[in-house]
Amino acid sequence: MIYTVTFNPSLDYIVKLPTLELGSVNRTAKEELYPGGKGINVSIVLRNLGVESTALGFIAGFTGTEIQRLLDACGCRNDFIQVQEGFSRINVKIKAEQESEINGQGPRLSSQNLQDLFSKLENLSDGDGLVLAGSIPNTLPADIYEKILEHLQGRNIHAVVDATGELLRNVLKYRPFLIKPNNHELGELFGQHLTTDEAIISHAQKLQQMGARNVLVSMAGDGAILVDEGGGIHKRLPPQGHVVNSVGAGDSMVAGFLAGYLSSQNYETAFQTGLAAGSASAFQEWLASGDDIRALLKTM
Ligand SMILES: Nc1ncnc2c1ncn2[C@@H]1O[C@H](COP(=O)(O)OP(=O)(O)O)[C@@H](O)[C@H]1O
Ligand SMILES: O=P(O)(O)OC[C@H]1O[C@](O)(COP(=O)(O)O)[C@@H](O)[C@@H]1O
Repeated sequence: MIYTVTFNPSLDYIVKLPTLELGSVNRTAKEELYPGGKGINVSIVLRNLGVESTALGFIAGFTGTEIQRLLDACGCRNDFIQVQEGFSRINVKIKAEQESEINGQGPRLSSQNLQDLFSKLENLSDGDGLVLAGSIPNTLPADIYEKILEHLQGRNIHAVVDATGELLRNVLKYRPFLIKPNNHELGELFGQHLTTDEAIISHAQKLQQMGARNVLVSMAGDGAILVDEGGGIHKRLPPQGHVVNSVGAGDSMVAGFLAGYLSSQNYETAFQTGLAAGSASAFQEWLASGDDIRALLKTM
């Protein structure tokens, strides 16, 4: 079984308008509401690709209830911890001349809430996958992902971490199966701006030396590079298409990679499925269906 953990789930409120005028009343041309948060997105795309997972994390208030209802409606198994105070955040994604995002803070988690999560993680056993994805509420310490992997050490859990900065750096010593920084996040880890494939590959290899097994570097419209644990280097441009909404493209890529690897145990297949899933979601209003992803994969 694959478990995803989203510390800070969201309702993603996507508003479209031709132009955004700061300081004025703006009216939308179209709006949509989706369940969001990186682990949740991974769970939804895994489900779309026929791979079962359980979405774990924390929800609160009326927005939390709606996140759970939307996940249930799309057949996505979940086992969230209910936080008693506050409400799950609403992340606003503005699609005007440019794409802008306002991501909320989310509810404050108590030490009891964290203990409840660790209790749920006791269910993980040999060979299970654990996806830790997204930011954590700013009231939590930056070593929380590290604490989780430390707790699970020795159980042969395949960990996937999609996070940035210290949150990511701190987990490398636990030998995560996969990490997926984008090219900017990879550069930020080293205080550099990486502009060539060679620089991206050599810095991805540095993360392997620090412990990561497979490093998948996404590069939005420029595709992705995978440095696999056998030393293989995979690089591809994305398939052709028209970008509609790139929110969730990175999460879709993680799900596609996992689904591709589970079905083939082959890193090139995993890489291609990840790339197709990322782009298929970027070419849709929301996250891609299994059919969208398979159709795009055939064009590659
Ligand atoms: N503009 C785009 N055109 C085609 N594919 C895209 C585009 N943006 C994202 N993707 C696909 O989604 C993947 C992840 O996107 P990226 O923006 O790098 O992730 P993140 O959201 O984590 O920063 C890319 O590697 C690519 O396959
Ligand atoms: O946890 P964070 O970093 O605030 O990000 C949350 C946001 O990221 C998303 O999961 C999308 O992530 P990606 O575009 O990186 O795939 C949204 O659904 C959500 O609003």
